[in-house]
Amino acid sequence: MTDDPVIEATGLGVRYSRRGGWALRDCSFGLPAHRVCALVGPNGAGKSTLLALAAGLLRPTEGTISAPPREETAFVGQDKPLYPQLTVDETLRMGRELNPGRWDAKSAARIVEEGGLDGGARIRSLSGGQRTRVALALALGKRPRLLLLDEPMADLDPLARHRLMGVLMADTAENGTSVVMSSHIVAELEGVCEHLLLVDGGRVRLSGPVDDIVAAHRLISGPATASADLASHTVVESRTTGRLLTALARPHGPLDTDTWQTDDPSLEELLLAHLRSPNAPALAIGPRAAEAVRA
Ligand SMILES: Nc1ncnc2c1ncn2[C@@H]1O[C@H](COP(=O)(O)OP(=O)(O)OP(=O)(O)O)[C@@H](O)[C@H]1O
Repeated sequence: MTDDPVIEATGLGVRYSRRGGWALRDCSFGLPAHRVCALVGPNGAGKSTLLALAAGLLRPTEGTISAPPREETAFVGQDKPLYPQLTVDETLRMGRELNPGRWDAKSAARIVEEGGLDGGARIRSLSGGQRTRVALALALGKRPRLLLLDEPMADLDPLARHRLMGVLMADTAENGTSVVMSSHIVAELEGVCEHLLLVDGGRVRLSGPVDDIVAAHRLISGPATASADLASHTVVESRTTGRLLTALARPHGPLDTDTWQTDDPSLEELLLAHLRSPNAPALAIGPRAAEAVRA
C-alpha cells in the first residue's frame, strides 16, 4: 500500500450556471489512498459537488481533479437510486451482474443480513434507513478502490449507524479501500476518520491528517487583560466572558504557562470554532499544502 493520493485537485472550481455563483472555487488538495477521509462543512459548502466531481458525475468548470475511473469507484449519494419493484435479493443479483468478475457477494450479504433485512422484501416497502443499507451493500459488493459516501448514515437510527459504521470500517480496512465520507455528525467521524477536509463557502479551510490538524491547535484560557500575548499566534476564535478569555489558536511558539492554561481541543471543538469563524486563515498539512493555503 502506498500513501499516494487517491484524489488530487488543483485550482478546482464549479459553477452550475454562467450567472450562478461558484459552488467550489480554488480548491487544491490531495486525499491519501487507503484511508478514511472526512468531508465536513455546513449546508451548501460544496461537499456533494466535490463528491460528484470525484465520482466523475460532474466536470469542473475550472481546474483539475484526478480520481480512479468510474468502474473502480462506488458512490452512495443522498438519494439512493434503487429499483423500487425489485426485492433485496434481486437488487444484489443485479449488483453481481453489473460487476462481473469483481462482485463480492459476502460483503454485500453481510451488510444486508446485519440489518435483519428480508431478502424477499421489495425495495419500495423498505424504510429510508433500510434502503440506505441496501445501497451500501451494493457499493461494497462492487469492491471499489474508492468509496464515496454523501452523508451515508443520515437516515439511520443511532444504534444502526454505530453498527453499520463498524462493519463499513472493518470491511474497507480489510480491503484497503479509500473512503471519502461527508457527514454533519462530527461525533460519528471522531475516531473513525484519519484525514480531514473542511470546506466552507466552496473553499478548503482545513486539509490534512486529523491527528496533525488537531495537534496544530490549542484551546487556551486566561485573563482577558493579557490578550495582546496572543497576537503572535493564529487565533481562530476568541471569546471573552467577564475577565476570562478563551480561544482556539494555532500557537507559533510557547505560551506563558503562568498566564495561560492550554488543552487539546476535540475534533468537534476545532471544527465548530472554524465554522463560527469563516475568516480564520486556512490550514493545509501534507500533499498540496502550499497550493491549498495560497488559494
Ligand atoms: N444542480 C445544481 N444546480 C445549481 N446549483 C447547485 C446545484 N447543486 C448544488 N448547487 C449549489 O452549489 C452549492 C454547493 O452545494 P452542495 O450541494 O455541493 O453543498 P453541500 O455541502 O453538499 O450541502 P448540504 O450539506 O446541504 O448537502 C450550493 O450553493 C448549492 O445551492
